Amino acid sequence: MEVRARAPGKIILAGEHAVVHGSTAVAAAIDLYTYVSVRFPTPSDNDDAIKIHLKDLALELSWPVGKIAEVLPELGSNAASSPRSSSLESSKAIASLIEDQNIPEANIGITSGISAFLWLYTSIHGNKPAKIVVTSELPLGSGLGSSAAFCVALSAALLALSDSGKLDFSHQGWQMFGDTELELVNKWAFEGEKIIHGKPSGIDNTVSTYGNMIKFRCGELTRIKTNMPLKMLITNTKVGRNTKALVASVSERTLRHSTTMASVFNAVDSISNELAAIIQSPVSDDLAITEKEEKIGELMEMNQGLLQCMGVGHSSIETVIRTTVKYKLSTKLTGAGGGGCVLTLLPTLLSGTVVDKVTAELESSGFHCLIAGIGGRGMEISFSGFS
Ligand SMILES: Nc1ncnc2c1ncn2[C@@H]1O[C@H](COP(=O)(O)OP(=O)(O)O)[C@@H](O)[C@H]1O
Ligand SMILES: C[C@@](O)(CCOP(=O)(O)O)CC(=O)O
Ligand SMILES: [Mg+2]
Repeated sequence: MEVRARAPGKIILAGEHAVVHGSTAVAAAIDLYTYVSVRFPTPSDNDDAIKIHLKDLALELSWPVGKIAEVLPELGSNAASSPRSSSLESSKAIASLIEDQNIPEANIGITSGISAFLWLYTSIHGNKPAKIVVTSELPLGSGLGSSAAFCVALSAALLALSDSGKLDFSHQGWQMFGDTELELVNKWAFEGEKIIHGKPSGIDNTVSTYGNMIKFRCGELTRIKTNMPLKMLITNTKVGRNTKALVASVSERTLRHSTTMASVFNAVDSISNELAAIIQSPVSDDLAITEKEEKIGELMEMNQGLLQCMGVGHSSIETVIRTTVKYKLSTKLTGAGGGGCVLTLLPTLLSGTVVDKVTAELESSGFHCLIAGIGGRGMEISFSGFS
């Protein structure tokens, strides 16, 4: 049997980092996806290994099922319906399984993703042989939630092949899970994110699972309904960074300056709530849209200032801000910061010529610009098209 799942990346419009400390954040799915295919070999394939092929990185890893059973203490088939965290013992065993693979130094960042894979796979399917293929349209480690999209797509594909997946196998094309299954996917993906991020808020896996635009606080999501056309230019500074390290650095600053940081997080909470209220309020005409866009731009700038206070800025982000401000456009980082991707609000009445000019100027600084669809579909599953 074989299945393919896809899960979207995301942008955070307001509230990254502060959301880890209990503030509200606003996020939206984008139409760039990570795809995960899972196939169990037939007995005639005579294949006794768990294999993962990361196509974009041209990396193929393989573990004999006997080796997995030997080192992993918590092999859990029939555990699919109760997501759990990796124990210290399992984490050590997984680290030893990865060490044996001699991953090239250039791809060493992928280790946490592979750890998450081994935890999710073995928790849901034990040491059953399988071939997993992963591709992604998302840049990895750039703030667009590739880690969550990977964990969500992986969890979805694995659960679809477990007893917990109550799906129509004859359905052609992409189909959605029901609410109970979506909740389970989200919980497993959160366990994967914990392995990659250390202390995730859960916003990335939640928006990747459910799609749309959401307000998120302390594990609770509220769907944002809007008829406002929001357009963002996403600039990838191509400066590599690591969410786990940045989240940890904000927590350290919070320990050093707890009262002050509480005020910063409080201010971010207000920004996110105001932003969500503006986006949700009905739009009547162009004038109303322009007024709203001005307010959203201002809130983005305020949020950027507070992210700076948290210590997650970067000179490349400053360069994007300096460039876009010349065109009177508002910009903030998205995701963990420290480089990565930056959002610039493109007002509805902004001419295409200005968009072209600002894009050309940003790209001449070595950045990569893109405009993605915002607020689209969450994770989906398909039983055709396995390659
Ligand atoms: N397609 C993928 N295959 C394997 N691992 C992945 C994949 N996408 C993301 N990851 C893991 O997630 C890490 C990046 O996550 P993170 O630092 O949170 O940045 P972001 O989520 O913004 O892309 C990668 O270094 C890797 O460990
Ligand atoms: C910084 C944070 O708010 C978002 C991280 O997003 P990303 O991994 O940089 O795409 C962390 C989190 O909410 O778990
Ligand atoms: Mg991430």
